Amino acid sequence: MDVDITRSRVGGRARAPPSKSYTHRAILAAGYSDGAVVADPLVSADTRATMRAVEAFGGTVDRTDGDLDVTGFAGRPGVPDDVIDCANSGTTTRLVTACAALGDGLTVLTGDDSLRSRPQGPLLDAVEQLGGRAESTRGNGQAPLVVGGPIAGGTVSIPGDVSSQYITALLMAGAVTDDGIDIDLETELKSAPYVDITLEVLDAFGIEAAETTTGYRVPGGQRYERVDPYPVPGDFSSMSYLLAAGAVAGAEGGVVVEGAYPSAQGDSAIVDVLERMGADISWDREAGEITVRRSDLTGVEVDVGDTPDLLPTIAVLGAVADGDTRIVNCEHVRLKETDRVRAMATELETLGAAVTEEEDTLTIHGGESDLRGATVAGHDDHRIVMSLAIAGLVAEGTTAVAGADHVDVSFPGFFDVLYDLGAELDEHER
Ligand SMILES: O=C(O)C1=C[C@@H](OP(=O)(O)O)[C@@H](O)[C@H](O)C1
Ligand SMILES: C=C(OP(=O)(O)O)C(=O)O
Repeated sequence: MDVDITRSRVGGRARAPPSKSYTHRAILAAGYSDGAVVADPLVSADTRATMRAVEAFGGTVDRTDGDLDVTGFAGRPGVPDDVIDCANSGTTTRLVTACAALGDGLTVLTGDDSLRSRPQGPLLDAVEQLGGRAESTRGNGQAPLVVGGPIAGGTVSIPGDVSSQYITALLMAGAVTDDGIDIDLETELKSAPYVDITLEVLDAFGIEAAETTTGYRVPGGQRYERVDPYPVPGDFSSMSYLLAAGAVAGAEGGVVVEGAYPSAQGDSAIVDVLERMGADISWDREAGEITVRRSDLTGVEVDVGDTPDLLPTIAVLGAVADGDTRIVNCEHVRLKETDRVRAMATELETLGAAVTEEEDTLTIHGGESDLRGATVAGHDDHRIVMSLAIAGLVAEGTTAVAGADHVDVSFPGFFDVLYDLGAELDEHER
């Protein structure tokens, strides 16, 4: 499926989908428990992969009245009957790898082309340090993976600058080991707020875990409690596209995004980024509403060390803003569904923006008048597709984005929401 977006204004109210990160963790935490109800979950391609994994380990996941009723495997994952297909989801792959290391047998994990190109080596190494078996079938640190245990816990040393999901995975699994897991970080931790989300979810399920002077520690011998219901907050990464749409193409009255309650999500930093760029934006935290109106934006410097998923959105904002937008500390953003630094540089150039790409910095030399509609590649990556769609709202003429169906990974219905806000768009088969 492709989508054609014609320059248009957007306005009105929209609700962002529930958080992907919280949903993954809540489903798996429910799996680690006897059972739990995940209320208002994100049901998307990625979270369905985590549901499949919980079922593969012996749990069940039923959708009732929009909630997920999960029966868990009570800390003892069974040996799956079949390979676990993690599809496009890095979070599923990492979180399930550590869970598989608790099993008394082997689990095989694989996924799509993109997933099978992403780095798993440091997590496999961590599982081996704990006495488990963890192999990449091709010996290149990428899926397909073969993982088994049972591990009893211990101390691991792991880099923090590849993926915070390794830390999340070890904390979630470590709670039900005999000895717990001490994680020593070999480098500074990137994407750190995602570990804060993990600690928040673990706490809600009655699991103790904490930051230490050298990393993180989770004591062993714990039991995940039954939580009913566990409510999932709105997703700020998904909101970033709606907020950006309001800032660059808002009609009179602007765009109001609902479901924006404060949580541990680092990506709520998008509000601050827009403010610094000069957007007319206000966040009513009590009401959970963010209102943004179209304004002239100015380039700023943004460090995305904590917020990698905001890079595509900020890159588009930078292309519309006057002056340079420097996105720094972004090397780890190259390790996502695609190399998002390269992908955004390439596609924004196709739309007429001037861009300088360095290993850990992306500079966009902005100016709205530069953007002209063109056919751009979505790189089979939901965030590239959604951010380019926002660029299409301001580019002269029509912008064709390939691979529009990939939004199902994190924001099913994204184009319906954009259309309802007034965007002129047409989804069609290639
Ligand atoms: O734990 C999570 O829910 C996530 C962590 C981040 O990945 P890294 O920790 O690999 O940077 C983020 O990019 C991803 O979309 C979701
Ligand atoms: C990188 C992402 O997710 P994951 O790592 O779970 O594939 C994302 O949603 O942008």
